[in-house]
Amino acid sequence: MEVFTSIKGLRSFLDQQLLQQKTVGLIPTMGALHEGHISLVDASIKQNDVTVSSIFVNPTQFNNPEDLLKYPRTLAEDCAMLEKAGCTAVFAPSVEEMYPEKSSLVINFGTLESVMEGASRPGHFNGVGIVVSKLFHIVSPHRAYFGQKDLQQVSIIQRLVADLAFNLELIVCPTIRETDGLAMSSRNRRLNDAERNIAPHIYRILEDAKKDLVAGINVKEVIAAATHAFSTIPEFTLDYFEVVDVKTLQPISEIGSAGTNAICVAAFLGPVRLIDNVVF
Ligand SMILES: Nc1ncnc2c1ncn2[C@@H]1O[C@H](COP(=O)(O)OP(=O)(O)OP(=O)(O)O)[C@@H](O)[C@H]1O
Ligand SMILES: CC(C)(CO)[C@@H](O)C(=O)[O-]
Ligand code: BAL
Repeated sequence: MEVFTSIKGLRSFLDQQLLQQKTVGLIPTMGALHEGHISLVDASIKQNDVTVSSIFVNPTQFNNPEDLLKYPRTLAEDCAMLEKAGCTAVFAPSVEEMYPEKSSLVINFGTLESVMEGASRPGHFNGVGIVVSKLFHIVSPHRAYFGQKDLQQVSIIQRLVADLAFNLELIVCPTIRETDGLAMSSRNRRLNDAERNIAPHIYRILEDAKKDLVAGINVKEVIAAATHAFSTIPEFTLDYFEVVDVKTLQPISEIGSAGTNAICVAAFLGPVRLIDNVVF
C-alpha cells in the first residue's frame, strides 16, 4: 500500500492508474478508523481496481476548537488497518498541503443545512463541502463512499455532486454498529467506561421511537417520549431529536411511506457529541 502526503505524489500515482484504464474508489475519512470505515473500503475494493482512502482531520468543518484539538489521531494504526483491508493507497495530507491559504470559499446548502448538524455546528457543512470538493478534484474517483451514519452529510454531498457536476457515483453504505447497537464512531474512543456503557441507549431510544411511529403513535408524542427517555439518564445532554423526511431533511408531523422517514439524534455524553439515525 502506498502512502502519500502530497497532492502531486498522489496525482502522479493516479495518473498512471488511469492510463491503465483502472477504476478508482475514494473513501474520505478523518482517521481513527474502525470497522465502519473498513466496510466502506471493502465496498470500494469490490467495485474498483484501485481504492484510495484519505485521512485528514479537516479544520474548516469544526466549529468547536476543543472538538478539533481532541479529535483522535492514530495514523500508524489507521495505515495498518487499511493495508490489512487491501486498500491500494492512503492520502494523508497536512493542513498546509490542503490549505496553503485560508479558504474564503462559501458554499450554502440552503434548507439542507439549516437543520440538525448544520444548525448545531455553524459552518460545518461549508467546511465539509470545501474539503470534499477538493478531494474529488484531487482524486477524480469513479466512485466515492460515504456512511449513512452521517445522513445529513450524505444529502449535502449528493447536492454538491449534482450542483458542481462531479462525474462520479456516490455510494452510501449502511451504519455499522457494535454488538450492543452503538453506531461505530471515531469519537467513541473519547468515552470513558461509564459513558461507553450508557452510549447504546442512543440506538435503543431511536429504535423505540421507530417502533412507536410505525405503530401509529403521533410524531409529537414520540419526540416527547424520546426526549423524556434521554432526560432520565443524567449523563446525556440532548442536542436534537428530529423526525424528518429523508430527502428534504425537514421535520415532518406525520410519517410517510416506508423508506421516506428518518429519525436523527445528536446527544452529548459528557463532553463527547455523538450522532445516529434510523431510516424507515
Ligand atoms: N459506523 C459507521 N458505519 C458506516 N460508515 C461510517 C460509520 N462511521 C463513520 N462512517 C463513515 O465513514 C466516513 C468517515 O467518517 P469519519 O472519519 O468522520 O468517522 P466517524 O466515525 O463518523 O467519526 P466521528 O463521527 O467521530 O467524526 C463517513 O462517510 C462516515 O459516514
Ligand atoms: C467526509 C469527511 C471526511 C470530510 O472531512 C468528514 O466529514 C467525515 O469523516 O465524515
Ligand atoms: N463524521 C462527520 C465529521 C464530523 O463530525 O466533523
